[in-house]
Amino acid sequence: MASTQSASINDMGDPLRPYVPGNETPEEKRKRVNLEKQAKKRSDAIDKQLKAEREERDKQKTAKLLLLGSSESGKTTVLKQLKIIHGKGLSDERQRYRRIVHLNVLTAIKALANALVTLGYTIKPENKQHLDRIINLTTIKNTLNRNSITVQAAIRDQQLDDNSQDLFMENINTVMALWNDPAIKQCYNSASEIGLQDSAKYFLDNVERFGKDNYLPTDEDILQARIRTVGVAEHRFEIADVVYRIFDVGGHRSQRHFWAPYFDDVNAIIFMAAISAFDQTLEDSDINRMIDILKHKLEDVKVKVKDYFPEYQGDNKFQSVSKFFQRKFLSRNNNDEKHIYVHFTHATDTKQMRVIVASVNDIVQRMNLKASGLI
Ligand SMILES: Nc1nc2c(ncn2[C@@H]2O[C@H](COP(=O)(O)OP(=O)(O)OP(=O)(O)O)[C@@H](O)[C@H]2O)c(=O)[nH]1
Ligand SMILES: [Mg+2]
Repeated sequence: MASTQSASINDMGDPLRPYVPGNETPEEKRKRVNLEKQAKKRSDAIDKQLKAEREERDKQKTAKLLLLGSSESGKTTVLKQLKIIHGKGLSDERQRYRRIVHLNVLTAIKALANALVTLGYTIKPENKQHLDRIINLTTIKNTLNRNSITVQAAIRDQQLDDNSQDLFMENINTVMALWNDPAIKQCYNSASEIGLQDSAKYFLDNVERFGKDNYLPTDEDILQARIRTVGVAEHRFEIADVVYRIFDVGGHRSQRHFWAPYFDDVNAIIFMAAISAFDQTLEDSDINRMIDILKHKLEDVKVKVKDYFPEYQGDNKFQSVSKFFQRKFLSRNNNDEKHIYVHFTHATDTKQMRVIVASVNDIVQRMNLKASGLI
C-alpha cells in the first residue's frame, strides 16, 4: 500500500526512515534513533573541524597588501605591472587610456610653456604663435590639470574622450613644434622645479604616434600614463597559490584620510618612494619627498643631495646616494618584530618588476609558513 512509503510527522527527522526494519519494537527504535543522533553529532563535529581547517588554510593562503606612498610614487604603476605579470593584462583598459595619454601630452607641454614664460627664456620667433596658443588653453584648465579629478573622470566619461581627442588633434602640430624648440628643451631640464611628470619626455617624444587615426595605447604607453588615484581600489591576484588582496590608495594629501581603515590585518605594506624626487617638495607643502631620473639628476643636472639633506657626507654618485636613502628608511623602523625590505627598481620596467614581485611573494610565503608554525 502507498501508506508504507509516506512518512508520519514523527518520522520526519529520521533520515534512515526508508531503511527502518518493518518489525522494529519501540525500544529498538529508541536505541536506533539515539545511535543515529550520536552519529550525526560526530559527523557535524567533523564537518565543523574540516571547515575551521579549511578557513585557516584559506587565511594562510590569502595575503592583504597595502600600496602606500606619496602621490606619483608609482603605486598604480606597480598595480598595472601586476596585471601584466599575474593578471589578465591591460587589454581591457587600452581604449580608456587613449584619452589619458592625450591629456598627459597636453599637460606636459602646457607645464613647459608656462615654465618658459616664468623662466624668461626666448623661444624661436616662428614658434611664438604656438606658445601663445598653448598658454591660452586656459578654458580647459581643469581638464589639463593632472591633479584634477576631471582627469580621473576622463577614463570613464566618453564625452571627455572625444573632447580630449579633438583637443589633442587640434594642437598636435603646435605640440611638436614647441617640443623641438631649444628653449622648451631648456625648460625640460628644470622638470623638478616646474612639477613636470616623470614621463613627460616619453609622451612628447611619441606625439606623432598618438595622433594616428587607429591609435590604441601599448602596454608601455599605459605604464607611462599618469592619472591620479582617487579613493581606494581593491585588486585580487593569485600568485603561486596565494591570493593577494592588494589595495591601491590615492597618495595625494587630500586622499590620505582614506588610508586608515585599511591598516587592519594587513600582512605587508609596499611603501613606494620616488627617490629621484629628493629635491621636490610634497605637493603644496615644504616637506621633502623622496627612481632612473635620480642618476640623471645626480650626474647630468648635478643636483647636490647635500643641499637637501645637510647630514649627507657621501659623494654625489648613484650608489652612495641610494644607500643613504636605504639607511634613512631602515632607521625609521622602531619595531624589531617588523622587517623592512628595501628594493630599488624602475616601476615602469616589467622585467625588473617581475623580480620584485617574486621576492615579495617569497617573503609573504615565508611569513605564512612561520605563522602556521612550519618554520
Ligand atoms: N622614470 C620613472 N617613472 C616612473 C617610475 N615609476 C612610475 N613612474 C611614472 O611616474 C608616474 C607615477 O604615477 P602613478 O603610478 O600613477 O603614481 P601613484 O603613486 O599611483 O600616484 P597617486 O595615485 O596620485 O597616489 C607615472 O607616470 C609612471 O609612468 C619609475 O620607476 N621611473
Ligand atoms: Mg595611483
